[in-house]
Amino acid sequence: MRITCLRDRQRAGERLQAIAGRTEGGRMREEEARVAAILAEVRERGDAALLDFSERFDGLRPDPLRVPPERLAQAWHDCPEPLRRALDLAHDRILEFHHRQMPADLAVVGPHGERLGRRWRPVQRAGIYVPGGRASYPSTVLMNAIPARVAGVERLVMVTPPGPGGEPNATVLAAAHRAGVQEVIRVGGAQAIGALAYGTETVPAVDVISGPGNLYVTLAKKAVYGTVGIDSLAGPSEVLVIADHTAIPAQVAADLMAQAEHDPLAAAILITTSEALAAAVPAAIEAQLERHPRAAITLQALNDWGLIVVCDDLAEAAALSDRFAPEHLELLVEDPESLAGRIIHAGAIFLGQWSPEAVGDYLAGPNHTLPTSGTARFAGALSVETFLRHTSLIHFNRAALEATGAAVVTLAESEGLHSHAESVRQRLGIQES
Ligand SMILES: NC(=O)c1ccc[n+]([C@@H]2O[C@H](COP(=O)([O-])OP(=O)(O)OC[C@H]3O[C@@H](n4cnc5c(N)ncnc54)[C@H](O)[C@@H]3O)[C@@H](O)[C@H]2O)c1
Ligand SMILES: N[C@H](CO)Cc1c[nH]c[nH+]1
Ligand SMILES: [Zn+2]
Repeated sequence: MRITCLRDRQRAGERLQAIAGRTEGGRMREEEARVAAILAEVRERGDAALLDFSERFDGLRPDPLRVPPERLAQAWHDCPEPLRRALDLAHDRILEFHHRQMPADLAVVGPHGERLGRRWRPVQRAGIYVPGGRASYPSTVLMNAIPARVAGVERLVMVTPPGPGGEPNATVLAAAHRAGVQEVIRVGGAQAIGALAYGTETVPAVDVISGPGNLYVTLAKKAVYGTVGIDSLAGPSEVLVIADHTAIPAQVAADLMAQAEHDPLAAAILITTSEALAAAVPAAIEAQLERHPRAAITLQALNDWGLIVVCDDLAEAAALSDRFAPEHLELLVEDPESLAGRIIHAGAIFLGQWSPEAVGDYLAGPNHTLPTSGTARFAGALSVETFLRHTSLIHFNRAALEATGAAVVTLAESEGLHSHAESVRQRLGIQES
């Protein structure tokens, strides 16, 4: 393993930016073009294109595309008891947290008795993407379906790649049953995102697509945004650990590897004030890589997108972290609360030794679908609001229009918009001056 270690702040900042940009830029233009071609074919040829692309990328034609609904109940029934209990625990904790996110409508009475408001309504149709290429993600079913259900979405459609035998992973189907998903389509990759955006004979077009995925899924979500809403660009996973002398090397190593094992494009970064920790972590990683079932993926991610930075103090560490805007930020330091207060950009922050990122992946409660590749600068975790839209309400009475109408006319005339002004004059019986 050859993880880069830097001490120079400038070089560290540049390298962090390059890692954040690993899913864009020159090399990725080709991938963007391939994704655009996949989307265009799905738009034109519907189900036939879904079957062809599944054959090309997943090695089989999942015909019929729709998973029979009774398979979901069966998968739950067949699920081993300890796994069912774990899914139940995760389900209940995620549900409880997301229930609390439900925003309240807003009702304001203005100075002239006019009523102003904002009300929330669910989108009608939502599509959730559950990844399934290099690993299977029952946890992602819960993390996406539960907020959609809490929001009150009428029609929820889940897409997920077919497994090697043609059926999606059995625990993914069991989790779908537990979360109340009724429609599952066995298709993955960019083609699945195209199907949800444009609709095919089998897949309904939806209003919002949520869910994480690999590079192809993420590029496809970016490309269809506008035709359809998306949650965020939740692409190849990342973790940035800020650690001081109190951190334990084997724990830091495991936490870095926990993201690296997702994808060769995953990023794992340690920023530390401790030279001793920086020296000990690579050896701890080597030790844990022995007999690791996902050693090849983990090693490639660490070699390509791993980084250790030694810096002078935690203020510098926080500034470097903000430059990267990580999906997950772990604070393995003496006083994580005060360091968390200094952080501006991060998808999720894990404070202290007892909050390994894996608890957030599975059952802490907050959502594990998080923005990657620097997009945490402007996006946040998937939430109930992903599946809600708010509408403004304006109910003026005569007194309110009389009190404010002259200003509307003045503003409309300043913009040269005659009929805007006239719509007020007509109501108030004002002659044009
Ligand atoms: N950010 C988050 O919140 C979050 C959460 C969970 C997982 N993830 C990420 O999700 C990803 C899951 O990736 P995965 O690969 O395991 O599953 P995936 O379902 O995202 O991708 C698999 C699909 O990709 C398509 N594909 C594979 N190779 C292709 C190619 N060369 N060209 C076009 N399409 C191709 C196939 O159709 C396949 O079905 C990982 O990167 C993981 O880090 C992110
Ligand atoms: N770490 C992933 C988000 O980047 C989520 C996940 C699901 N299962 C395991 N991990
Ligand atoms: Zn994970």
